[in-house]
Amino acid sequence: MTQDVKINRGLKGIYFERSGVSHIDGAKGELLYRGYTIHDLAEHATFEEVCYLLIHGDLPTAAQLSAFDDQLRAARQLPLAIYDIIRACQGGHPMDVLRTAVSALAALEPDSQDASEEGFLRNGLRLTAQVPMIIAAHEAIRNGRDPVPADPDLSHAANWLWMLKGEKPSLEAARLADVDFILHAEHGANASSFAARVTVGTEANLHGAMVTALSTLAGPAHGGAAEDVMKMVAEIGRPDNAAAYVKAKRAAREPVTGFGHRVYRAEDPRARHMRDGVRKLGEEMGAPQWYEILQAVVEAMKPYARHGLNVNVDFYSGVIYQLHGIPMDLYVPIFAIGRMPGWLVQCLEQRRSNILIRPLTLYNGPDPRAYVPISDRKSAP
Ligand SMILES: CC(=O)SCCNC(=O)CCNC(=O)[C@H](O)C(C)(C)COP(=O)(O)OP(=O)(O)OC[C@H]1O[C@@H](n2cnc3c(N)ncnc32)[C@H](O)[C@@H]1OP(=O)(O)O
Ligand SMILES: O=C([O-])CC(=O)C(=O)O
Repeated sequence: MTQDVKINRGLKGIYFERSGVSHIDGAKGELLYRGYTIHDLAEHATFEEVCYLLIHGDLPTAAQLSAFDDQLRAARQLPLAIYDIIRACQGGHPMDVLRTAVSALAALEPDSQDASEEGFLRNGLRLTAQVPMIIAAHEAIRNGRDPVPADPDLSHAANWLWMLKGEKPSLEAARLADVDFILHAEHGANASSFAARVTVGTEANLHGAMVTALSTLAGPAHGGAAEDVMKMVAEIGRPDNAAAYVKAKRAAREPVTGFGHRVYRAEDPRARHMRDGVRKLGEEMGAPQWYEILQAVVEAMKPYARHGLNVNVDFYSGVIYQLHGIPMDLYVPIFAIGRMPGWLVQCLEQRRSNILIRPLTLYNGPDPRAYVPISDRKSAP
């Protein structure tokens, strides 16, 4: 029954749609959001500006940004039942708790079923404000503290750190979180955005698509890599152990986490900003060893760079979070905070020219055969 057709496993190199949001040049290692290079945005923009850019297509004027920011700050509210749900599953991985809370919000928000363009926008912005609240509330509750109420005077990034730690962040810490969110905000048809598009393709609501996206982001081959990099760095322990670690991984044909990418063959352009952050922060905090271990791993992986194996965005981010004293299991949820506008805009694009996403699998099972009554069946050899 098999036919001679080409199978594109993992949809490698397949264009399935057009998109006006981000452009990735994997060979050159370039990333543009709506035509702006990621480097300019990381150096000059704020996360709120980038959200506006991604969602509305152009950078905002001061008045547009102010109105958008007001909307985002006003949305920093959670139904009380969400805190009960977080309490009930406080021992779970923060990504599971986040996904469960977002799913519960679908049942608690009166307009979650509104799958119109306006409904997607309203629910998407609200969720962008709520996701950091859920993560911070869970972190407080599992440590026996009361959740810290959102501060409407703070930016998105500063308010996240405030809710997480219960103390006002320094300007530098808030800016580092802001840049982290900008770098993670959008990345074309990555696995979680693609999964969200599949959900929207069935005309499901936005909360459902976000639950799909969160589930997909959590895996170690995608957003979970930052957590694994930190575990790897801890296991390596000292820069001079890095070469032996890499050699053993390569010999076992296991991936060195934080390296490799489906699209980039050159270095992931986002990594540069994280690398600078780790180096500076490590020096400032008198903990340069983490950066040194990471660079020793990069050195040991150099022979493979010519095969297109370079660091990705997650290689450096874990150590930044570690230096900020953030628990490892919050690294993926932090990625999700940054990715919210990317998921939203991918869902909006999908919705605007919607089509059911339904590829084919080529059957390679048994040939047609007769049904055997249970009394006549023999166990398989
Ligand atoms: C935000 C993000 O999602 S970025 C990605 C985060 N994930 C990670 O860092 C996890 C580690 N990386 C990986 O597992 C992979 O590179 C992925 C899943 C990201 C991409 O995988 P794919 O596009 O399917 O590449 P694929 O697995 O086919 O790799 C191609 C070759 O490079 C090798 N390779 C890929 N990644 C790595 C790695 N991290 N370490 C060592 N070798 C690797 C593969 O073994 C394969 O070699 P082969 O052709 O000799 O068999
Ligand atoms: O694009 C991808 O495949 C993964 C990635 O880097 C991201 O989602 O940021």
